[in-house]
Amino acid sequence: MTEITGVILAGGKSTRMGMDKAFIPIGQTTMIKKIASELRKVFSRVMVVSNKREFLYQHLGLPVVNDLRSGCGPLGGIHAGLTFADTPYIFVVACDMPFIDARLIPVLVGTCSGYDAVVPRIKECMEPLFAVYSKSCLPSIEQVIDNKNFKLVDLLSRLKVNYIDESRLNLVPDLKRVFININTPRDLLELVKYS
Ligand SMILES: Nc1nc2c(ncn2[C@@H]2O[C@H](COP(=O)(O)OP(=O)(O)OP(=O)(O)O)[C@@H](O)[C@H]2O)c(=O)[nH]1
Repeated sequence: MTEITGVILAGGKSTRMGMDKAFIPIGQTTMIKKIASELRKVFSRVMVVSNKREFLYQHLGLPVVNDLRSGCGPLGGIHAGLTFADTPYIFVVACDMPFIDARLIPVLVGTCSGYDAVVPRIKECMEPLFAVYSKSCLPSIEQVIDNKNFKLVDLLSRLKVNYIDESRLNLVPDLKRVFININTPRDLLELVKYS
C-alpha cells in the first residue's frame, strides 16, 4: 500500500484524562506505540501529527509534523496530515484507540478510489478517526475551518464518503472493541474488561 500514508493524530489536549493519552501504558507498551505498530503492519509510510514538541515522539522513529491550523481539534490534524503527506490518500487513526486492528485497514483502503473519504459506520455510528481521507478533502476542510466549525460530521456531510458498515468489517471477532476510544480515567479503568 504505497499510495497511502498512515497518520496518527496526537495533538489533543487530553483535558478529560488529565494526562497525555498518547503515552498511557497499555500492557508492556503505550497507546501511541501500539497504534504505530498496527499501522506499520500495513503502511510503509507512517507519520505523527501533533502540535507538541517533536522529541516526545522520537522513540517511535516516525516523522512528526505540526498542525498548520491550530485549535481545530482532530480536524486540524487531518488537515496537516493531508497537506504534508506525499501520497494522494491518508489513513487517519486517533491516538486514543488502543485496540485498532490492522486487518480492517485493507477493507477501507481498498474502496477509496473515487471517494473523498472512506469511513466505517457501525450501527449508525460513524468512526471518522479510523478512516481514509483523500487530498480532495482539503478545500472542504479549509472551508469548515474558516467557518470555525470543527465538527467532523459536518465535514463529512460536504464530502463524497463511502460508508463501510459492519457486515463488511466482520473479519475480526469483536468489532466493538476495535473502535473503543479512551477519554477519561473511568474509561481507562473499564479497559480491564476488554484486555
Ligand atoms: N494533531 C491534532 N490532533 C488532535 C487535536 N485535537 C485532538 N487531536 C487528536 O484527536 C483524537 C481525538 O481527540 P479528542 O479526544 O477529541 O480530544 P483531546 O483534546 O485529545 O481530549 P479532550 O481535551 O479530553 O477533549 C486524539 O487522538 C487527539 O490526540 C489537534 O488539535 N491536533
